[in-house]
Amino acid sequence: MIALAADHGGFALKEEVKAYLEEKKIAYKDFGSFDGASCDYADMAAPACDAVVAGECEKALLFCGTGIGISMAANKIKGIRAACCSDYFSAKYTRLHNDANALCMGGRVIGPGLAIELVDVFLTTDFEGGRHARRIGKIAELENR
Ligand SMILES: O=C(CO)[C@H](O)[C@H](O)[C@H](O)COP(=O)(O)O
Repeated sequence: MIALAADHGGFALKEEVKAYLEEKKIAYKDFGSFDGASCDYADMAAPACDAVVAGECEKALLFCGTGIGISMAANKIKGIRAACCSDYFSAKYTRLHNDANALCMGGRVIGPGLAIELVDVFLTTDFEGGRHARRIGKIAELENR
């Protein structure tokens, strides 16, 4: 199950990605926004990320205007490693090296074609582990300071 969330700036891109997930028969849970009206990205990021931390959802796909605000909000949630990406290499390597569990994208930055490429590689790339496990362990330690 993939968690989806967006504010008004990311709403249209979320809908495009949702249609792609449906086409690919990938299960998702949409935490809003549901109408694209002006709202605050932290309100949508929190329940979507909570679902990931709780194990209800495997990963989250998060959207705002730039992808930045919602990534900042997501990274405040213990257990979330959110990456704001607008290129294929970063979306791939944030899975390989950072074991990112949330991909954030900007609806005012990238189009649906690129977003779907990023989603595809993000959802299908496994964490490499090894030295990277030690490093993300140190990120987790920072959460308890
Ligand atoms: O990009 C964002 C946060 O990083 C938001 O989605 C908003 O688009 C941005 O903050 C602009 O907000 P506005 O109310 O649409 O002017």
